[in-house]
Amino acid sequence: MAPPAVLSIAGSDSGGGAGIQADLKAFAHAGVHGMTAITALTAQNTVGVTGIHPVPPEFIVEQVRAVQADIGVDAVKIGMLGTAITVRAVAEALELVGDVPIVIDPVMVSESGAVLLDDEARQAIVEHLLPRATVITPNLPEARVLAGEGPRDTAAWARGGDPSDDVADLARGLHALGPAHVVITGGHRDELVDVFYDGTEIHTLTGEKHPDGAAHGSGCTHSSTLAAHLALGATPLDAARRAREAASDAVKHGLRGIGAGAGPVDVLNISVRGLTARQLGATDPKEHLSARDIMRP
Ligand SMILES: Nc1ncnc2c1ncn2[C@@H]1O[C@H](COP(=O)(O)OP(=O)(O)OP(=O)(O)O)[C@@H](O)[C@H]1O
Ligand SMILES: Cc1ncc(COP(=O)(O)O)c(N)n1
Repeated sequence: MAPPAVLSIAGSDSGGGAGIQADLKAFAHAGVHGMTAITALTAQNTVGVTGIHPVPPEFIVEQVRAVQADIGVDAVKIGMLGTAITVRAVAEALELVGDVPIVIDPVMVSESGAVLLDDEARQAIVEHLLPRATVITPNLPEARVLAGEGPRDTAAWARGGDPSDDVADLARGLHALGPAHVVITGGHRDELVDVFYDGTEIHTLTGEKHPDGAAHGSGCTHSSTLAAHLALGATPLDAARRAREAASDAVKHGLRGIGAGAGPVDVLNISVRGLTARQLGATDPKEHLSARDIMRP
């Protein structure tokens, strides 16, 4: 039987850390077939974004039409959008995919600090996309902006300036904008808690906080894994739990040696598979070990 097919509508990161490149890895890790409709090309590495080239709106729709016509779409993840024109094109493209789960990661700023969404686009997301979302996955600063609270001092949040009931209120406020479920991700806080709200109950999804020196792509990995598990039939809460676990593991194995900035997350654990036997302390240094060998007790 064929696995579910999941579509990422997002930007390309030439450095391979975030965007569609991270999404395809997360889809493969979750066991679904990944497809892409690229919204923008970014010239990007771990230290910055040097250029953004938006894809013409009609070509965004054409990419979605092509995959829908032949392969079909079981769930959609939406990432970097950039401009209001792109947001409107994506809203039009969603008409083609029918009634499937839609996960929106409202990407605003890259890990390296580049702005990836303009002000008009922010408003367009609230108007055209949030009401159609099955789950939205903003981080805390993005959640504040979508709720119209304006940016606050992220350093203050990281110091623990946000009591969890404050985040719960924020989740309720975002739910009122139309998405069926809200996950506010916790990567930007000292206490690592993702807050999930389904319109009735708040759930806090906790886990160990790993050093985040290589967390570029954690949000993309999270939202893509969430979309994949919805396509596989999980409930939104279970999919959010699995997404947190996969993103957390990907941060834990983050590729610190790649680039001078925040390294890419590693959801496929290639960092472990790429190590030689000697690096792993095996007796026969010629032997390369697979991840399965390493994990065998
Ligand atoms: N240091 C960490 N340790 C463990 N899990 C983490 C860490 N940082 C982020 N995560 C997890 O990764 C997922 C994405 O969270 P985060 O808040 O980093 O998203 P984001 O800010 O949108 O990511 P990005 O900066 O890639 O856009 C969440 O499930 C979060 O709990
Ligand atoms: C194309 C694209 N999409 C999303 C992100 C956000 O990811 P991060 O915040 O980890 O840089 C990015 N940097 N580039």
